[in-house]
Amino acid sequence: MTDMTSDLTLDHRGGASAGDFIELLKPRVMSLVVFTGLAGIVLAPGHIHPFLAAVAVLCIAVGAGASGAINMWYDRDIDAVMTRTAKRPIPSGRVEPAEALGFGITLSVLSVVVMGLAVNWTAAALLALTIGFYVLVYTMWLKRRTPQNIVIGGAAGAFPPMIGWAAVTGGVDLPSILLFLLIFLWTPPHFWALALFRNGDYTRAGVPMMPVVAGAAATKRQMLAYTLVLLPVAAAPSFVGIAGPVYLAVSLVLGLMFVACAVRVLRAADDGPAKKMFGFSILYLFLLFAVMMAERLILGGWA
Ligand code: HEM
Ligand SMILES: CC(C)=CCC/C(C)=C/CC/C(C)=C/COP(=O)(O)OP(=O)(O)O
Repeated sequence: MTDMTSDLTLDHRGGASAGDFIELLKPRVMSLVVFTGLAGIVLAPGHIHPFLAAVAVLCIAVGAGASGAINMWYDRDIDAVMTRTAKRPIPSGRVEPAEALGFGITLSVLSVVVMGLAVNWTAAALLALTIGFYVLVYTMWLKRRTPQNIVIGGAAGAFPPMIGWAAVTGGVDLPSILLFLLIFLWTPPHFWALALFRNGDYTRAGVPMMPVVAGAAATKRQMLAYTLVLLPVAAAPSFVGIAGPVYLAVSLVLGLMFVACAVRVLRAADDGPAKKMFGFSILYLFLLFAVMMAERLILGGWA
């Protein structure tokens, strides 16, 4: 009996840790998602109590992480065969699938309800829509069916600034739609850069990502097209009252660098430029939102 108890204790120690549950929340990806949500709060006109702003950011973080956990529950079969994801908590057996699903659903509901009760129900509805879009539309419906999966499903990742904006204003306005559009157009070059050098993973898992279905050359041409369309859209915040001249200059310089990345990827025969472009895509989006917020906070409103 004593032996059994100690065995159970050992089993438990070898099982799920708090770190495994944190890993289910995809913290690295979601940190930038939350940052864009914070930007929505900072850029929106009007006032929100700093405590409520913090609650709104926390709800976006918890909701984003929760949807990541449900995604890991649903994708556990393909995650197990992809090198990049095989060591995740579910495929490696550290977390039971049902535990991850329960964890994800509980935190999703909690984040939406707290957002609604403490902040407002427009922000809560947008948060629920975002979670639903990532889990139902992207993960369950499109990801395994069409190479346009991340174009359409990518809308999920573009909603957070609108959620932040709605937390302050209670509504949806043109500037917040523009921030949505910026991330929406950024997502294909961001993700396809990774998909190009992880093509083996997606092919093995049978996921119809663009490079798997259309080939590398066609994917690279589309990436270039998206970076070119992104250039004026990323500059537009300076013309709708949420950013100023510093942001305009920065967005044009970074945008041209993003286009240059895409051109290098188009011409390359190896994976090097695609890896660089993936890294730059993250820096690009972080800097755009950081400069937008900094200019707003330091120099004041534009509207
Ligand atoms: C449907 C849209 C998107 C797809 C399919 C996608 C896909 C991916 C994938 C597969 C990775 C590698 C993750 C890993 O190795 O664990 C990644 C990394 C990353 N993504 Fe995205 N992404 C999307 C949207 C976004 C959005 C909207 C943001 C932020 C606003 C974002 C920020 C990041 C960051 C920061 C990383 C790097 C994480 C790290 O350093 O490990 N992604 N993305
Ligand atoms: C507020 C809120 C709910 C935000 C959600 C934001 C969101 C939808 C982010 C999507 C980014 C993401 C982790 C994509 C990964 O694709 P994948 O799942 O195919 O990648 P994987 O292969 O790494 O699992």
